[in-house]
Amino acid sequence: MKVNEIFLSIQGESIYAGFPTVFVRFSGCNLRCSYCDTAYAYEDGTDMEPEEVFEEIKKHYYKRVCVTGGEPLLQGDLEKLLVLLEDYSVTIETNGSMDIGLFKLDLKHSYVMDVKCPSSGASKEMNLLNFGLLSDRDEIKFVIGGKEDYEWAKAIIKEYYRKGIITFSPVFGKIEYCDLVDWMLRDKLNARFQIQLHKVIWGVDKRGV
Ligand SMILES: C[S@@+](CC[C@H](N)C(=O)[O-])C[C@H]1O[C@@H](n2cnc3c(N)ncnc32)[C@H](O)[C@@H]1O
Ligand SMILES: Nc1nc2[nH]cc(C(=O)O)c2c(=O)[nH]1
Ligand code: SF4
Ligand SMILES: [Mg+2]
Repeated sequence: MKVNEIFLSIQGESIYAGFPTVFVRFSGCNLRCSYCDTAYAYEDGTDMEPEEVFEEIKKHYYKRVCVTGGEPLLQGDLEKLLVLLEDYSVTIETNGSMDIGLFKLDLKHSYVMDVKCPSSGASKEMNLLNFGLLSDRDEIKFVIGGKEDYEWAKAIIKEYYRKGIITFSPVFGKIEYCDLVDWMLRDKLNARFQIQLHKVIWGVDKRGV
């Protein structure tokens, strides 16, 4: 597995925002989203065995893990790591272009699956069959850069949504948060609004948080 960084922080996204969490960030991504805040993980990383990653995770007290990247589903040995993490609550941040049906997740593990909107430049890469594979505990995230993205996301939900928690998150700093909230309430969406908590706490450029 190619690992970019492993660190302890608080979860800044998802329904677990605020909980202390160990992050495993893998290297390499098949997409190049216009707004990506993690371009430093496209190439740089260290080769590690799943057992070695597990040893690093165990150095931290907490039993919540967020597997991210880059794109974690590109890592061939991810399933081995998830088996080692059977006693942990694990969220897997994935970009929506991969087949999430490749392996069955333990009940304590869940996906946070992006559906990339037009302003990302990657919306045509989405594997929309994934909507049929998500469970109630998974999350579907639309990162919104403007009104066009928002309207596109609503249309996708109308056509493909079956299960899971829907979240709308602004591209950080790109749109007025109150505008997105207004649109969501006006349209009576049953969806969460979130901002990236770690950027509020530590700023946009700090790594390892
Ligand atoms: C860096 S990605 C890694 C996981 C996977 N590649 C993906 O895109 O879901 C983790 C999350 O950060 C989000 N993200 C990246 N850059 C962002 C930005 N500038 N503003 C808001 N969210 C951002 C992505 O949309 C994704 O939900
Ligand atoms: N604190 C913190 N929370 C996060 N949740 C998802 C992250 C990610 O980059 O996938 C992330 C991150 O980079 N930092
Ligand atoms: S899929 Fe995730 S890691 Fe890859 S470019 Fe997009 S936001 Fe960045
Ligand atoms: Mg991040």
